[in-house]
Amino acid sequence: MALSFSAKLMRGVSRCAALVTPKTAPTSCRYFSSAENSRVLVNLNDKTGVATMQLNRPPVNSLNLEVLTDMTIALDKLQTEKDCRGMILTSSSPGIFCAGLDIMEMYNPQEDRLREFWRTLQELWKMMYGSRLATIAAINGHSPAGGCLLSLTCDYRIMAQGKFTIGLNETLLGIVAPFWFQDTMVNTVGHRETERALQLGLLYSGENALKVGLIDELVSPEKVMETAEGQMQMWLKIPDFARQLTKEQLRGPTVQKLAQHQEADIDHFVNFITKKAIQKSLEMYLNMLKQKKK
Ligand SMILES: CCCCCCCCCCC/C=C/C(=O)SCCNC(=O)CCNC(=O)[C@H](O)C(C)(C)COP(=O)(O)OP(=O)(O)OC[C@H]1O[C@@H](n2cnc3c(N)ncnc32)[C@H](O)[C@@H]1OP(=O)(O)O
Repeated sequence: MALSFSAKLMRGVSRCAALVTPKTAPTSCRYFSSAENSRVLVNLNDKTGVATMQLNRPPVNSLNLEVLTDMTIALDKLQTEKDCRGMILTSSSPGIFCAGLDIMEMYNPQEDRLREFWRTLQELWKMMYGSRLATIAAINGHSPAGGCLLSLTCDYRIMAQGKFTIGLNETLLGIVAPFWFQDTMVNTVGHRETERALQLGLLYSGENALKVGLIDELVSPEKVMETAEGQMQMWLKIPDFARQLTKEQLRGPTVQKLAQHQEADIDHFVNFITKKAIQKSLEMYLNMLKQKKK
């Protein structure tokens, strides 16, 4: 019998439930996952109640089924820690926050895995967007497509200055950002800017992202984490209950919309991605990424 998503989550939680506390760790800092080969590195500072989640899938932190699953499990675990109040999402590879979804999950896919991949992304998005935690994205590098989406699920975005770009560029790959990607963008930058950005597949520079409100702050790369930590202190001055209810009122309807159409959205995704023309577009885009190096 197929396991429900929450059953799979519980199985995953029990598999990685042991908290690892390396001898060298400060006593206030608990590591949920610190092994260098973990795809997601998570630690919780018991003094501040702030967790840090680092994407750790070099070279570009592209999101495959395993990374999405690990993130979901880690977030679920943090949210059940009653003393955890905030989370900073960042990357262990300065220069790349996240290259978005792993295109290899969508190219020549096996249908069962493709369905599971999309469902896991949906679940992660719902958890992140509706999280009881105050969440801040410390965007320390490029953040296209799914990377931009991840940062948009946070309550506040701080990006590193430099040549990095951010945006929902799906149309450049010949694919379409689904309604819940679009909703998240509309809720952040407004309808008109979303129309322009998504149709053109705009990748914004940090300066332009700041102008349209896609990010909240642009700071030098070495200041990204300390700015995130400083900002988090402000968010945590607000009583949790009041902040969480306010967030729920503002974001709940958007989360509910996906929850109500989740199965249909998976069917749409699978039908769309497995079309010959879409597979051709993905192949061309992958070749373009490889050619770029030569
Ligand atoms: C009716 C409507 C129905 C709607 C149905 C739904 C439709 C589908 C919706 C799907 C939504 C998709 C969301 C996505 O996130 S798609 C992914 C988009 N991502 C990108 O476009 C980013 C691509 N990558 C880059 O631009 C650069 O890699 C980057 C700027 C991030 C870093 O550049 P850098 O020069 O540092 O690194 P390289 O380009 O050399 O990359 C290193 C290797 O990594 C591979 N790579 C990069 N990105 C990806 C990726 N996203 N997935 C898989 N692999 C990736 C790259 O090819 C290099 O590989 P090799 O070393 O083997 O050459």
